[in-house]
Amino acid sequence: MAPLDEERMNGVAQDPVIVAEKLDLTFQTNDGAVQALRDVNLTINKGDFVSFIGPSGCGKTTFLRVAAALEHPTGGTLSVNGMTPDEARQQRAYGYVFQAAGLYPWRTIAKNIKLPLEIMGYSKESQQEHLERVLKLVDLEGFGEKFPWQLSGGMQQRASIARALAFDADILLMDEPFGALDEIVRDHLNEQLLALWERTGKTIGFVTHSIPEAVYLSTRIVVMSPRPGRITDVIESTLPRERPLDIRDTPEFLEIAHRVREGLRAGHAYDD
Ligand SMILES: Nc1ncnc2c1ncn2[C@@H]1O[C@H](COP(=O)(O)OP(=O)(O)OP(=O)(O)O)[C@@H](O)[C@H]1O
Repeated sequence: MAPLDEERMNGVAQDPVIVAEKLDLTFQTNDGAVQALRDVNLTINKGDFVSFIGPSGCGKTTFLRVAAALEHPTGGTLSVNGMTPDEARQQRAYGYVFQAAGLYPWRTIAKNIKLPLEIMGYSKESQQEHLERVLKLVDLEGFGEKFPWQLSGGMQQRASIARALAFDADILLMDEPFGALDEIVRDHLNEQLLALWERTGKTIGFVTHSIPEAVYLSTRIVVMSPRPGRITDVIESTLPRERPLDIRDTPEFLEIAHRVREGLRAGHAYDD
């Protein structure tokens, strides 16, 4: 193995992808100012799978939206691949998966996935190539000609992930993509997402309300607390990259889950 690869495997050489420094975002509302993010400092490195967990209103979605240039900070900075979020957006540095699949019901799955490529002016052949590749990645080969309503909720969410992957972005930002799905489907998608992350080496930012989901998926778990929205703990996972679902019964997994729960409590996240 080349020394550089070895360093990477050992986590020594790290390539920052998303860097937030003293990030603030205050919304002005009719009821006064809302501090959605206060003094957020975080570095997400290449190939990291970082989950954001915390109760409603702690700024998880706002953080992803700032990274995707859908909101702009009122203080501090956030960079994506060394660029401003607006520049990164223009260069299609990331794909974004929303809470609801958000597929157009009048377009087939294939046409939904091709839409961003059409807009970006990809040739017809190139669109088809990308389509076939991403359908395979999310295990939806053969479903391209179906309409969204012909697919289960889990399959629709996979199609929406395929759309976000279509233009080969190295970064995937996912806002509670599996929140509305039942637990069995969710388990299955968690496994598939992890396999996809392994295969593609993408950098993933993932919002969730679920402690087991965060622990199962992540290399790092960012615990947040509301009013003002801030980071209260960042937990490095000690789990191996290879994670069968039953890893959730191991003492190591339960120990990390316990630490996340403690972090949420310490931030007065849940009143229990
Ligand atoms: N466009 C906006 N205008 C005003 N306030 C906003 C806006 N977007 C978010 N907020 C407020 O900012 C705070 C953080 O919201 P955000 O959606 O980031 O939280 P969250 O942790 O993702 O919550 P949830 O788990 O419910 O999705 C909340 O108090 C929310 O009401």
